Amino acid sequence: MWILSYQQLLDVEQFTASQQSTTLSQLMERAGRACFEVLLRNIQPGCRVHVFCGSGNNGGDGLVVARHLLENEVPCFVYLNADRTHCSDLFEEQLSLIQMDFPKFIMKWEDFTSEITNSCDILVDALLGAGCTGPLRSGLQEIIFLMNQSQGIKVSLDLPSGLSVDAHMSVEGIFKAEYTLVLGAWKRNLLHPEYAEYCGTLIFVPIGLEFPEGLRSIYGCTVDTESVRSIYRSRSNFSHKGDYGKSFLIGGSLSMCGALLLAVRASLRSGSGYTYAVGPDECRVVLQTAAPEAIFLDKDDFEADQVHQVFGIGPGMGTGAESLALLRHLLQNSCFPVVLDADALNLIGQNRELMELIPPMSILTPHPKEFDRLFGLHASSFARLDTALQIAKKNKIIVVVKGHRTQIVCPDGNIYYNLSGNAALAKAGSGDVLTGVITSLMAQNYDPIQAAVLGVWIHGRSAELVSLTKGIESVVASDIIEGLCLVYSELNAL
Ligand SMILES: NC(=O)C1=CN([C@@H]2O[C@H](COP(=O)(O)OP(=O)(O)OC[C@H]3O[C@@H](n4cnc5c(N)ncnc54)[C@H](OP(=O)(O)O)[C@@H]3O)[C@@H](O)[C@H]2O)[C@@H](O)CC1
Ligand SMILES: Nc1ncnc2c1ncn2[C@@H]1O[C@H](COP(=O)(O)OP(=O)(O)O)[C@@H](O)[C@H]1O
Ligand SMILES: [K+]
Repeated sequence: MWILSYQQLLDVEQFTASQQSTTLSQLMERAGRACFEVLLRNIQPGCRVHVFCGSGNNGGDGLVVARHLLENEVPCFVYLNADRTHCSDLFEEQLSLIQMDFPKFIMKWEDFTSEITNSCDILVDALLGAGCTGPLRSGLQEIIFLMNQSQGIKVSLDLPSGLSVDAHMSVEGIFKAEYTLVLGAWKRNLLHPEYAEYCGTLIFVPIGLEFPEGLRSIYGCTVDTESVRSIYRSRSNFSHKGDYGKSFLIGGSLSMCGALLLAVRASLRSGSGYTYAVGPDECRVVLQTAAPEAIFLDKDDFEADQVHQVFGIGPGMGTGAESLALLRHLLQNSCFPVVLDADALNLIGQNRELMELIPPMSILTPHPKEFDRLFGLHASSFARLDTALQIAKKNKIIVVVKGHRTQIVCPDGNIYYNLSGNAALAKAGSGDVLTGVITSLMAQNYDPIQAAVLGVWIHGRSAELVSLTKGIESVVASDIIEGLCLVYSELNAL
């Protein structure tokens, strides 16, 4: 799904209304109703809900939520700005509806005192949404300050108030949500770590928006089940191992056989017809014992003509002279795009001329530290993304900027934000697994962008599924490999 600018959100809203022969007012009703349903499913009987409304359409959504809560006899109080000189028409319309039936529940922001903050069970923040421009004004700082003091559960509609859709901004004074109900379309600032602590858990609430054909966004798009379904190819029963390619994982060293092993085992579980482990002789016994399905090749016996294969290189490889020579040889001679991770990236960071040897459409998978080692220190995830975009375009490569919302940055300028995955992956070895998955998909002839997008999504989804039974803290990289079976079962059932 495209990640939209504010203007695009307004256009999509209009487009949806005209396509569905509906009105913007009905769209607001739909949005508010959908949020009410999420709330109702999650609140305990008797909970007191306080809804804080601004004067724009975000406030209008808040009024719809409040009206439905009151109609369902959930104790609810609505707070509004006393100054109503700048209200949107849709807000006015919603206000007259709720005032008609529930006038005694409507209050002014000033009525929300510190005594009341202590008695709130749930606070719904509908002060500002996508229309937020610049630093907080119009008395919003004071009310948000009080709201942030409350012990109640804090839920924002669409965005935490004070956070813009896409502009860089100071986070001073903005609402600190524990949950954000994202209405109908993703907004870029919700997906970056800088604002994560203000957005809390993101819950996407579909409201049936329709996107015009040909719509594009400079911010890119999200990877979700639908996009994955369009990439994934199921297997024919008449197929054989020769149909699914050979994946070569290169790495390992005396103290880090495990990194190569993880990549190899991940490749074995990701579908390539053959998986080869290429490492130093010291890794032979470990590899052959722990991954008997893989074929071990001593890196010293690795033939020059074997460059006609799909390689994932780097996990546990070390950055010594031999590794550098092997990497240089592969980059110079490889006929296909390669997957570069870990020490391969560190070697390129130390020997910048190697950048120019990387075959087109190769995939680099740096975590933020590796990224900065390669391309210099960056002050923010936004700055990193800008650099990734420039490099991807200039060198015609794919940069997978790893993190909670991993971004897959492509030579055509498109950016894919992955939405799967959780903190179970915040453990050494997770990246090696990703390298194995992506290399295996490339060996199966997925084009490199598809392999990167699908691989990153599968990897994250595996973490989500195994965490259900193992608990986030206990999951180790080997569990992520085992979890691939669950993900492929899901994909086969789609
Ligand atoms: N798009 C869709 O598909 C759908 C969108 N929907 C909903 O619409 C929401 C967007 O509504 P929106 O456009 O009315 O903007 P909104 O966030 O209410 O803010 C505007 C008001 O805030 C004010 N204001 C601005 N910045 C400020 C600041 N820093 N500090 C203080 N005040 C500030 C601004 O004042 P002004 O700039 O005029 O002085 C104006 O009064 C969206 O988030 C979603 O909830 C759904 O209903 C249906 C589908
Ligand atoms: N909190 C998180 N949420 C989602 N994914 C995460 C999180 N932390 C780490 N990951 C993912 O786990 C992997 C870690 O890679 P990396 O740091 O290279 O691990 P290693 O080098 O130890 O194998 C990346 O794919 C990253 O996106
Ligand atoms: K809000």
